[in-house]
Amino acid sequence: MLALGKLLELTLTDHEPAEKTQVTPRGVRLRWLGEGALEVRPAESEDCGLDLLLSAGIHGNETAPIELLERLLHGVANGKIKPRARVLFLFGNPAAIRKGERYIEQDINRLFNGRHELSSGFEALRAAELEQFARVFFSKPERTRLHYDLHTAIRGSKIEQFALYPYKEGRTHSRRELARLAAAGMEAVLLQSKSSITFSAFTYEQLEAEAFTLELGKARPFGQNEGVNLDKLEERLIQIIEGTEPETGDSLDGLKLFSVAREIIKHSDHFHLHLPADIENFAELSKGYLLAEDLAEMRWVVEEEGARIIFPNPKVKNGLRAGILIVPDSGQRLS
Ligand SMILES: O=C(O)CCC(=O)N[C@@H](CCC(=O)O)C(=O)O
Ligand SMILES: [Zn+2]
Repeated sequence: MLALGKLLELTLTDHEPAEKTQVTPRGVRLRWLGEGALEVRPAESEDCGLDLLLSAGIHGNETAPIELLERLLHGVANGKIKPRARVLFLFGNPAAIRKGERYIEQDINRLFNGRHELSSGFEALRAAELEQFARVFFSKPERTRLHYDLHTAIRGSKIEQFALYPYKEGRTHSRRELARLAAAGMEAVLLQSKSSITFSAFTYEQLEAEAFTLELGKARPFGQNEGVNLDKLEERLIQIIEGTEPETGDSLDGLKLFSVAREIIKHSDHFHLHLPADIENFAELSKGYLLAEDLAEMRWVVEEEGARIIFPNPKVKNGLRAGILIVPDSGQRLS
């Protein structure tokens, strides 16, 4: 296997490779771009015109997606996977991955779309660097752009694997991309309805990529991910990389759609979330339920029919999202 296939090992040991570019016997070029960043380029005659960005480890303790990218990279580096797409592999927060923590000083996934400019510290610098890797990678004209940012969640979930689809004014969510996600094992998609500061929101809003955050199960340390089944996603990603993906058609095949009713923002240290500590993502909340309270008698009471909660987290920093209240979506606005 080519040494650059060991991107995770290089990243975990904070090593710069001696050779920055290596080529497989089939003419696939691997190029180390910087810490946790590796570009794979097929021979020109093989190129199918797709640019695929795969990121993981934006949160350092979410290891199942990191292990998945490592398997894909090994496959490319030892010739078992035969790429026809350009692929950029990114490990988002190397320092946090090395420590096995979500972040060190601040959550990188709240620092995109310019937010890093208002902040300081190495996570802000890394967010700027990740934006730049993505910007350069997606700068080639007339190519198809796709980004999957892979995560696992803090808590268990009634719906194990799901996607979050960013929003941009004037752009519609693609039914075809949703069908592809269903084929990759996603059981639900949350259609966002406002601009955001996550990595997938950046590539979707600014770089014209189709982009998704994928939630793939519960976060566990390296080597303890047997409970996270990524077989369907892995098979689909290999097909996308090799340009052998079967046509999915338009059928959403039982995929559940949701939209955001409200984001719960923590404004102060007085914020209190009235949910059990072990509540699962997608837990249903009945109308009239007092969900949260904050300073100045601010109250979040559930008013929506069919409401559910995802990512409840009262420990986030003030000013950040402490949960999302979602409702079923009919999918009428898909293109
Ligand atoms: O389990 C949780 O509370 C968070 C899991 C996670 O990291 N989710 C992402 C979602 C990103 C998005 O909204 O697209 C995050 O919170 O950054
Ligand atoms: Zn995450």
